[in-house]
Amino acid sequence: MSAYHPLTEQEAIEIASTLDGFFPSGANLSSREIGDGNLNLVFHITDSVSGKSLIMKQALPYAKVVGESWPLTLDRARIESEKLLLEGELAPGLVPVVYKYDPELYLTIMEDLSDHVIMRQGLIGGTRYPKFADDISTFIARTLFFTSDLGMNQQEKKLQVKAFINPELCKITEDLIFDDPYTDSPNNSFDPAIRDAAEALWQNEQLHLEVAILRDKFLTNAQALLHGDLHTGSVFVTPESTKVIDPEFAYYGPIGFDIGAVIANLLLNFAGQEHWITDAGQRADFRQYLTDTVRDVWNLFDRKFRALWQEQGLDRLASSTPAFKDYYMQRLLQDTIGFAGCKIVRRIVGLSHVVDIDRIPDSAAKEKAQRLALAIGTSLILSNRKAQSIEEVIDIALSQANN
Ligand SMILES: Nc1ncnc2c1ncn2[C@@H]1O[C@H](COP(=O)(O)OP(=O)(O)O)[C@@H](O)[C@H]1O
Ligand SMILES: CSC[C@H]1O[C@H](OP(=O)(O)O)[C@H](O)[C@@H]1O
Repeated sequence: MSAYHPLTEQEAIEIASTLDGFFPSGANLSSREIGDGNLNLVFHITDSVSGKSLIMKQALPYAKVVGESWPLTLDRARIESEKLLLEGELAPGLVPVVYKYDPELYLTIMEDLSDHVIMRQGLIGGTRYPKFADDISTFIARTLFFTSDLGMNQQEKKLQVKAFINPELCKITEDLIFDDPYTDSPNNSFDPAIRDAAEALWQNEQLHLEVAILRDKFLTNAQALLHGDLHTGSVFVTPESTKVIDPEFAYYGPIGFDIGAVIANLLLNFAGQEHWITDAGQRADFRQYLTDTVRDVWNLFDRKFRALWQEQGLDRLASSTPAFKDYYMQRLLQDTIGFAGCKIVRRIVGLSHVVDIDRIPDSAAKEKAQRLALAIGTSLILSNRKAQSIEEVIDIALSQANN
């Protein structure tokens, strides 16, 4: 019989106390379930004697945000723990340390990052993170390059594709990001005040063409092992440190999907600043910080990925053909822009939103922020296949904000 069951706070303490050598004898453990995400239980275990602490994340057999009517594979916990371990090897210091994975309880025991803050919350508070662009570009360049056909043995890659087949979590993305927002789906959720803008998405055939092309890439382009859900709620930060969490959506997909997620969530915060910073001058300054970060993330990624390719590329023809490298990087930029647009649109009209915008208490400011986000998102989608430079993303964000 399976040992799996959702843990209580008390059971989490009992399991934590058996973790070899972690808590000293005489520890006085307490446990609190702190999960604020859409899917899983997260227990924070602390020892009041030594001050040591850890995190236990357990998958539920359904999507917590909806309830038991939406069953969801527990295998996502295996994928998350294996991906965290791999990320720890490829991008040391940029993910939490995994202490243990329990395959029967679908439970990952990991480093407590409570001395960091979730980046989305920090940005809402107007905090700047000077190391973020450098760290996240290292994370994406290294995790994506070394799992792609450019940077790993191509036979081993095929086996890794198999180990990270993640159909149920991919289906969530395929539906919530690449389908529902573009039709009158019962999964959608949006403010009645922007119904006209939602309906415009349902009727825009040019937009549907671009989203269908991007969806096709998500479905078929096994370019590298993605994080799969790299939004600012999946990044813990301090001004000096960056740690990426929550890779349960990992699978082999198009590289631009991860980079686009980062950029989309910076721009969602850009739109939300309609409310969070009331002084117009300070808001413009913070928006410039956000667009500078978008530019830095792409440019640093581009430089680091090309350097890895130059120094450690394994595919002979691809590595020795400069025009192919330029073609490949241009395609990544265009994919990044298209996926960023899709990830913005889904957070305004789809099932799952972001607090940068949803928590705006003033309804007029919220509507303005939602319309701005939709205008930026749709422009990015419509322009993705023509884009030549990351500057076009910044021009779109600034010109829509000044409209
Ligand atoms: N390693 C960690 N250290 C501290 N807090 C964490 C850690 N991992 C998760 N959390 C907390 O739990 C919340 C939900 O975690 P997350 O992995 O995003 O869950 P979900 O997969 O359900 O979205 C995070 O927003 C954060 O507050
Ligand atoms: C029904 S899952 C919706 C949404 O939740 C995931 O985010 P998170 O795990 O960070 O809460 C993912 O973005 C899914 O699209």
